[in-house]
Amino acid sequence: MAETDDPTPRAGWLQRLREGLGRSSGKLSENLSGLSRRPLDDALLEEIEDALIASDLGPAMAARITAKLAAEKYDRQVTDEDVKRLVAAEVETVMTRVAKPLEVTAFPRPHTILVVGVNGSGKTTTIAKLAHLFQEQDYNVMLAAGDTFRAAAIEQLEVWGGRMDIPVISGKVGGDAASLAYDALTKAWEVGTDVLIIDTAGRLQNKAGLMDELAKIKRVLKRRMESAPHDVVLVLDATTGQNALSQIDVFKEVAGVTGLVMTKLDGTARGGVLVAAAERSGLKIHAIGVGEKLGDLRPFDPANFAAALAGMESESES
Ligand SMILES: Nc1nc2c(ncn2[C@@H]2O[C@H](COP(=O)(O)OP(=O)(O)OP(=O)(O)O)[C@@H](O)[C@H]2O)c(=O)[nH]1
Repeated sequence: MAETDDPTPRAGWLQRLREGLGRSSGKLSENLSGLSRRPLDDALLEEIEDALIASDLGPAMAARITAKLAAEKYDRQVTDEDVKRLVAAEVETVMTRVAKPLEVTAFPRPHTILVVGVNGSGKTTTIAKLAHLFQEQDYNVMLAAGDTFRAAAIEQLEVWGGRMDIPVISGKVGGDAASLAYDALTKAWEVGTDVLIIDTAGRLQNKAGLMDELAKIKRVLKRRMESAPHDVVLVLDATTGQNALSQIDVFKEVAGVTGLVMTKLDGTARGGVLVAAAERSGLKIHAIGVGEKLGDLRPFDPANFAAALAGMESESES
C-alpha cells in the first residue's frame, strides 16, 4: 500500500501527470511519426485520422482534428507538432466541458459521496486519495466500508483511515451495506462531518443483485437525508481500455452515476480512453490517478491533461 506523507507540490504533480501519461503520448508520437513528410493531401489526412483513432481518441475526435488540419494546412507541409498542437487544443475543448472537481456543497453536512466500480478498479485507494484531497482543503472526512462482501476491502479501508486519522464505519463481512451506509450517515450528521465517502461492492457478475443493493443504499440514505447521495462516482481503471467504456453504461444503469474518476492512467498507453469516455457518456470527470501514492490523484485539469496526453508542454509549465 502507498505512503501517506506525500505533500505533492503543483510542479511535482505536473511532472507526474506527464510521466504518467508518457506511455499514451509516446504511442501518439509513434503513430504519427513518419506521416508528415509530404504536403497534406487526402491520403495523408486519412493516415493521420487512422493514427489518431489508433491512439484511442475515438473516431469523432479524430475526424474533427483532421478537418481542422485540412482547413489550416491543405497542400502544405505539416509536422508532428502541428498535429499534436491540434490534438491538445481539441482534447482541452472537449474535456473543459466535463471537468468538474468534486466539491463539498451539501448544506447541511455531510456531503455524501457514493463510490462505485468493479473490484480491482482502484476504488478503495481512490477513496483514500479523495479523502486526502478533502483533508488538504481542511474538510473533515468519514469513510464507510460498504463493500461488505470482502474482508480485505473492509480491512484496507480501515488501514487507510488509521493512517490518515479518519474514522471508518465498518461492519461484519456479509452484513447489510445499506444499513451500514445509514448508520454512517447518521453518525456523520451527528458529529458534523463535512464529507462522508461510502465504498460499495462491485460484483458485475451479478448485475441484478448489484443494482438492488446500490438502489437500496441510495433509498436508505435519502430516508436520512433527502439530498444524499450528493455524488455517485464511478471509478474506472484506464488499463481496461474499451471495457471501461462498457462499464460506464452498466453503472449508469445500475447506480445512476453522476461523475467519473479514472485511475491507473500511468499503467497504459491508452489514456485517450478518458477522452472517448467523456465524449460518449457526457459525465463529469472529477479526478484522475497516475500512480499508487496518495498524491497521485488530483482534481481533473483539462489543459494540463490535454498537453500531457499530446506530449506538449502545457502553458502552466512554460
Ligand atoms: N499504477 C497505479 N496503480 C493504482 C492506481 N490506483 C490504484 N492503483 C492500484 O490498483 C490496485 C487496486 O486498487 P484497490 O484500491 O485495491 O482497488 P479496488 O477497486 O478497491 O479493488 P478491490 O479492493 O480489489 O475491490 C492497488 O494495488 C492500487 O495501489 C493508479 O492510479 N495507478
